[in-house]
Amino acid sequence: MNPAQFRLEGVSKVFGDQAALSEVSLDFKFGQHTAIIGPSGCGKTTLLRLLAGLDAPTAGKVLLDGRTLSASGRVLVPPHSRHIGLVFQDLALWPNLSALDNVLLGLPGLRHARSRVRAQALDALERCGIPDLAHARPGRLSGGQQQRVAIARAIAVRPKFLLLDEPFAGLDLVTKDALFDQIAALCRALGSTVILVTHDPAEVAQLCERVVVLERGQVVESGRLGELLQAPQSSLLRRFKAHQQM
Ligand SMILES: Nc1ncnc2c1ncn2[C@@H]1O[C@H](COP(=O)(O)OP(=O)(O)OP(=O)(O)O)[C@@H](O)[C@H]1O
Repeated sequence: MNPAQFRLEGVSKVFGDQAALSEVSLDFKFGQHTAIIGPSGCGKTTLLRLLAGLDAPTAGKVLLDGRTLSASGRVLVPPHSRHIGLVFQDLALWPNLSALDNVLLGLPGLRHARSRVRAQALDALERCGIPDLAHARPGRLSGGQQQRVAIARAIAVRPKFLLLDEPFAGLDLVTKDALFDQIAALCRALGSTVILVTHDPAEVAQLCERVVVLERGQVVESGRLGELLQAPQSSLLRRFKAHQQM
């Protein structure tokens, strides 16, 4: 067994009569940034929520390093015990707390000395390039700065896996590029591995070595983007390839 590896084994997730994921089996290896792409409603966010432990699979198992985290309807290991950091499109920052306090919320403070936890949070803000905004509330920050606070909160725990769900939707291209570069540098420095959800194959090449394409809750292809584009199976990659050739 490889060290630090997320695994989905025959995972299905059903909401009412809607199958969001159907018998998905996938590995996410430590050290290999992976993007999950696919059309709207294909199950990308559902997959990330199952990895995070925010939801349990209806059937199948989620494992980390061979340990069962969730199985058939039950979350056995909660999100804060999974060595993950999370940044979702809805950044979920608390508007009435400062940037620093938002980052502190992501740290398991009770297990450490207060000053050490604070230093860790300040270090995360510094690494994200916003140490001077520690005492600002989210409402006074730009979209890009809020994104940096959310990233600081996610990396403050020095996660093995950083789970990103369309974290830069709505930002201009320049800010988006800068944030992708910053995440790549942070992951190198902290030894974290990204699992990125996006609609956009163009974002994959910026950060990820591997791509998994979902359609209607199933994996239709996975591998390196450049290799998949040589003979794309999914309509998304076929359209992307045609667009690139225009
Ligand atoms: N909590 C829920 N209750 C009911 N149905 C849900 C729930 N979450 C997801 N679904 C359904 O599951 C399917 C997959 O949703 P999911 O959000 O995972 O797709 P997605 O690929 O992330 O979409 P998008 O790119 O638009 O964010 C959709 O049909 C969605 O309506």
